[in-house]
Formats: sequence, structure tokens, C-alpha cells
Amino acid sequence: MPTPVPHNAPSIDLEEISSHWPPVADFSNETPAQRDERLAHEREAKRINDEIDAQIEIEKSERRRRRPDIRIILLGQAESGKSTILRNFQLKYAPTAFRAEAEAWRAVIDLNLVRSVTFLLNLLEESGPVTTSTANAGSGGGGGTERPTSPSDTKIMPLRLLTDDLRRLRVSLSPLRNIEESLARFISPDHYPRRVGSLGGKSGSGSSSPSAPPPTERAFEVSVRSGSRWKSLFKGSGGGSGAMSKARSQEYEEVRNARRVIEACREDMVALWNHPAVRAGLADQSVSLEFQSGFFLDAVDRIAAPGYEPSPADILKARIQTLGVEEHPLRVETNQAGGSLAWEHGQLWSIIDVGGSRALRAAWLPYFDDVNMLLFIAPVSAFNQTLTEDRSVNRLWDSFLLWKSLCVHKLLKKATFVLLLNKYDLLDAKLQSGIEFRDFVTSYRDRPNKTDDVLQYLKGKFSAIYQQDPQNTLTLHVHVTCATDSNSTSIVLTRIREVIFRDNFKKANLL
Ligand SMILES: Nc1nc2c(ncn2[C@@H]2O[C@H](COP(=O)(O)OP(=O)(O)OP(=O)(O)O)[C@@H](O)[C@H]2O)c(=O)[nH]1
Ligand SMILES: [Mg+2]
Repeated sequence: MPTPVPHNAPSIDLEEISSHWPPVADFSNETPAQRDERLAHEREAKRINDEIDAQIEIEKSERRRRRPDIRIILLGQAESGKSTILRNFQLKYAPTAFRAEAEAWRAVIDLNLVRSVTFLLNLLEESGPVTTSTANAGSGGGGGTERPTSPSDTKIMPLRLLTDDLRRLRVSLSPLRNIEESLARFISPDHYPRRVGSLGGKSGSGSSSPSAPPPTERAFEVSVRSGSRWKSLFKGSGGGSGAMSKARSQEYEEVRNARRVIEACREDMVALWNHPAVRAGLADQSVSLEFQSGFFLDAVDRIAAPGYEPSPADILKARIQTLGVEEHPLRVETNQAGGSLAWEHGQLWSIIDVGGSRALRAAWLPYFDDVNMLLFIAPVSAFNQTLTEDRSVNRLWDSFLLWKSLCVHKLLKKATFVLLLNKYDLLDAKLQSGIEFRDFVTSYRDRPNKTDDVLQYLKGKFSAIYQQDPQNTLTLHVHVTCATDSNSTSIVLTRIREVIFRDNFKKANLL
């Protein structure tokens, strides 16, 4: 049973949602100087807007040239599950392409695992509180955090008494700190430039102090940029160095070394995770790694075994943050198990995946106007969490505001809206562990603290917002999902595919 998460996110009142958007401006008390300044800002904003419009036009005509049959955009806040839903689409409709990427995903899973272990190693430090991140702990993954104690990080109190076996584990697992760096640099070279004196192919040799915490300037989240080549780097990399630059093949070699170190540390990682003092230390500080993205410690024995191949379920659980906007072409494969319909064989879909944190949302706009379907992913388990980018904002509240802004967006009026109430498994685990939904959503009042009731309530609130705009004449489709479960998600994707089919034929006046 997962440990309860502390009650720290600000509470919200969903009855108020209508009055918060759009904001009403009041200029009545403005001085002439303030007015001039505002108008100058508005002129500058208009200039930027015009530039963006011109750029949108260029991108639009470029996209028209290579137009896919169906365009689907995945939207939602960071860590809501957009990329995981994308991977479900790939697994179901283009399984061969999905399987071909397994080796690349192993590096991400290794990184997620190693980050959890280095987080635990911080509990074994003897020099006082360690600044780290709870989101870091499970994931390298943090659109949200469970227990913010300061704007950007969390202090973890090391254990007070270290037994000899824990001291030994601290030493034996210390090479993993370097491994973490190699893997992060390989997956995201833009974010983790090679540092002077770094491993240079000798991963695990412990060239830096064994107990040194990871450099503080590093972001805890590993990210991939749009157009990033990280997956393709694994293709053909085993065969020879011809296709790869010398620097990249050296990094590839580091990843292989990293794998060897992980395999060598397997038993000690199991021992650390199962150590009663470590579990007690986490529980004392109400840290629930099980709720974190990219949590693989419970499967460490399997994942660190020699010859490990990631399963589809592992790939769906892996966490890597998306930066910017990525367009993923998906050629629907024929004759697969579960069979595609004849009409869609060989169809080209374009699935647009975006980075969801607030600073990245402005980049979504150019992709709005010719999408057939908008899939909005709302993580329903986030009711007691805050945004990483603004710790004063409840994540569920942010989801509602975002949804509201999309429901009234004029460029999206022709798109079919599908709402996925995602992460219901985590919602269920939180409610079962005794966390009260009403403590965070005051408008929920005295309804039962049961998963089905909460989902029904949220569905009603989201649907009401969609229906508030009279221009939203198309049906809103709502599904409850657990995107890490490919079987249940597959059923939802079949329904979504039927909607695409119907809407497409309707538009072509065939139905
Ligand atoms: N338990 C659980 N985990 C989920 C579910 N959906 C997604 N996740 C996990 O949540 C983490 C974040 O998911 P992503 O798909 O990376 O989130 P995202 O919306 O793409 O985030 P950004 O790229 O930062 O915008 C991953 O580790 C997923 O495996 C779910 O329904 N249940
Ligand atoms: Mg993503």
C-alpha cells in the first residue's frame, strides 16, 4: 500500500471556474504615464503577434504540402500522460515501429531507475539535509511535485543512524551517480554538455567523489526536444561507428558501460530498496516514490538483469519530458493482431505531441487550425499536487483553466474534442490511502470519497465548461484512462478511431 501523500496543495473551488477566465481588465485608475506604457506594450504585443501570424502562415502552407490523412493533437499540462498516450497509439497501430525503439527506451528506463537509486543514496548522506527533488526521485520526471518545501527543491533528511550494511551499500552504489550523468547526456546532449573531467568512457570507475551529490545546476528532468535524434541514435549503433560521429559513438559506448554497471549493482539496488531503515526514512518524511513518474524500483531485479529487454508496459511507464512540439507520423500497419479496419490500412496519421509546462504552451498555437481531433489529457490524480513551474497553483485547477481556454479557442472549432481523465489508478490509490478529495477541492463538499464519484464529478465539471460555448456543436467524448495499461487504453483508442472514422466520413458527406 502506498504511503499517503501530505496535504499541501492549495485547495480549489470548481464553482468559481467560470469567473476566472477570461480575466477582466480595469484601466479606470490608470495615470497618463501608465496608459502610454500600456499602449506601448500593446503595440509591441501586436507586432509580435503579427510576426507569429506570418510564421504560422508559412508553417501552414509547408504542412499542407505534406498533408496526412488525419491530424490529432495531444494537449494537457506537463506530466499528464500525453507522450504515454502517443506510445499507446504507436503500440496499437504501428507495433513494428514501436518495437524497433525498445533499445532507446531501455536507456530512459535505466536513467529513471538510477535516479531513484541516487535519490535513496541521498538518505545515506552524513552531512545534513540534502537538497533534491521528490519529482527527481521517481522519475527524472516532474510536471508536479507532492511535497514542495521551497520554490524549486525539497530537503531530504538523511537517516540519523547508518548501519554498516547501509554504509557498504552507499559505497558500492556510488558509481551510479556517474552513470546517471552519462545516460542523461546521451539522451539529452543539449541539456547535459560534456563536462571537463567527466567519464570519457570509463563509466563506473568512480572518478569523482563517491558520495558527491549530483551537480546542483542540473535540471532534474531529462527532456527531449522536438526533432531530437535520440531514438535514431540507437539504430545501427551496434553495428559499426560509420554512421555515428566519434563523439556520439563514445557516448554510445558509455551507455553500454552504464548498462554493465547497472547489472553489477543489481543485488545492492534490491537490498537498498528493501532495507527497512530506508523504507522507514521515506515514510517518516512522507515521500511516496510509488506515486512518482518513471518509478521502476519495484522491478529493479528484472530491469537490472543481464539481457533485459523493455516490455511494452515498461516503455509506457518510462518518463522523459517533451520540449517543444513533435509531429509523429504514424503509418497504420496492416494485418496486425486486433486488426485495423480496411479503410485505414496504410493511412498516414500525424500525432502531435507537445511539451505541457506553462512556458511551452505558446508553441502549440501554430498547430491548432487544421487538426481533426484534440485529445485533452487531464491527470485526475493531480488534485493534491502543485505545478512545478508555479508552486502556488493546484495542478487540477491548472488543468481546468487550460481546458477552458481550449474550449473557447476559435481555431479549434472544427476539431472533435476528446477528454481523457487519465491516471485514475493513482487517483484510486490516493483515495484508498485516506487522502480526502474534498480537502483539496472544496466544492466537492460532502460527496463520497470514492473513485467513481470523484470521476463523475470531474466529468460533469469538464463537460459543463465545453458546453458553455455555444459554438461547440460537436459531441464531446470523455473516457477514463490509465495510460500505463495498454489493454484498457487499447479499448479507448478503438473508440477514438471509430469517432475519427465517423467524423471523416461525415465531412465527406458519405454518412
Ligand atoms: N500510474 C500512471 N502513470 C501514468 C499514467 N499515464 C502516464 N503515466 C506516467 O506519467 C509520466 C508522465 O507521462 P508523460 O506521458 O511523459 O507526460 P507528458 O504529458 O507527455 O509530459 P510533458 O512531456 O512534460 O508535457 C510517465 O512516467 C508515464 O508513464 C497513468 O494513467 N497512470
Ligand atoms: Mg511528453
